[in-house]
Amino acid sequence: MRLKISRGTMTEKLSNGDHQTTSKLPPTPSPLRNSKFLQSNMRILVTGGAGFIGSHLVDRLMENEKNEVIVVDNYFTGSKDNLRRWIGHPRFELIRHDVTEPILVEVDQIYHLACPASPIFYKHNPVKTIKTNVIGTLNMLGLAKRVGARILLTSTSEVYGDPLVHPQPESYWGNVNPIGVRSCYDEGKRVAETLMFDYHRQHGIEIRVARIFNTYGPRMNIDDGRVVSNFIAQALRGEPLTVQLPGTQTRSFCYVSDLVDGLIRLMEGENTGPINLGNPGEFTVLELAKTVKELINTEVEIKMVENTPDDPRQRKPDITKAKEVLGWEPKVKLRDGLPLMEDDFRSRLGVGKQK
Ligand SMILES: NC(=O)c1ccc[n+]([C@@H]2O[C@H](COP(=O)([O-])OP(=O)(O)OC[C@H]3O[C@@H](n4cnc5c(N)ncnc54)[C@H](O)[C@@H]3O)[C@@H](O)[C@H]2O)c1
Ligand SMILES: O=C(O)[C@H]1O[C@H](OP(=O)(O)OP(=O)(O)OC[C@H]2O[C@@H](n3ccc(=O)[nH]c3=O)[C@H](O)[C@@H]2O)[C@H](O)[C@@H](O)[C@@H]1O
Repeated sequence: MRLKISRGTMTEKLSNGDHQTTSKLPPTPSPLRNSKFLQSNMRILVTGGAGFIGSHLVDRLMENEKNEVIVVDNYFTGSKDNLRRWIGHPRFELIRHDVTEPILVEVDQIYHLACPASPIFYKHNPVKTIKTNVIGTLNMLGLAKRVGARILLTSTSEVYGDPLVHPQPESYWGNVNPIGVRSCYDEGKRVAETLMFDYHRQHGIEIRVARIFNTYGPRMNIDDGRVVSNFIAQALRGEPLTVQLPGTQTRSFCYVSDLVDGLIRLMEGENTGPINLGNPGEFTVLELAKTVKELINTEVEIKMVENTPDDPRQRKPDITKAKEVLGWEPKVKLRDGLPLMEDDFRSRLGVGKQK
């Protein structure tokens, strides 16, 4: 009868009741081999990891001591500053690289975030935005195929365009202008989603697709141009809050820690997606301006200004699927998240709180 197997030996009970130890199993691997091949360490690539969402994701991944994290970023809208606390850490690597060029790194998972996200940045060089979405995603899928990694794409609620269905479930195909000034981003992300599913069907790649709705929080670029960062920076500088006409357009704002939790659950779960990740609390842009004014600076005026073409008139995620499949729903309400972002903006702008 076999009693115990340990460290390459096997102990058997003989018929006379004695125990006999034999060494039939292979010897114990050297400590080096043990750490290289037998531990359940996960090597994770985060493209766009120096950006707003990416750097918060890196923080969460690095908290798990079994993870090694590699960030690839070209610093177009991101900054090394966002990753300051990890630079020099033995489980962390930072590589300046543009995802429109191929790269080979041995990894188990890829979070593919690299892409400018604010309209002012993605419209700045639209051809580059398309290349980043299409060639960048092709390169990351090629890498996933070669090294057998699971890959997650951060797609966007912008794939629903100016939606005619409200709130938006994942089954809605969207209402996107293919030749407008936002198309480099919207259509770019739609092609990126198509590539993900074609690689999955054709090559069996393990994919995950998140459709993220307007996310805000600390570390957003102060001059990022997106509405929450603009209003908070304007309120702290004592400048008018610029509400783009008509002001009745709606958005649903998700705090970044909730979003990162959803991304990790999606990556670790079994469902390919697409899955909406966002906070269903819906506000008009004018309501957002009034809330920022009330919470941060009651003295500032609200100024109506011109809008840009194709601005979606309403947006709110249907998160039924995320609740069912990931057991996920956001916890931070807008009124609780804005003050957390205010503290970060105050310290970066050097504006103290008035007593
Ligand atoms: N924040 C949101 O509300 C939101 C909503 C929907 C989807 N997303 C998606 O989430 C991802 C991250 O968005 P974010 O808000 O953190 O934006 P961000 O601009 O702060 O981060 C994007 C990062 O990608 C890097 N990058 C851009 N082009 C690159 C390239 N060619 N090669 C390598 N790196 C490149 C930038 O330097 C930056 O660090 C994007 O894919 C975006 O489309 C964000
Ligand atoms: O969540 C998403 O899927 C997408 O949201 C954003 O797109 P958008 O909603 O247009 O983001 P903002 O630029 O923050 O604009 C939101 C609304 O606020 C308005 N706005 C913006 C800035 C401003 O100063 N004032 C203002 O009223 C805009 O007209 C728009 O109606 C970005 O495109 C992406 O970050 C992201 O993929």
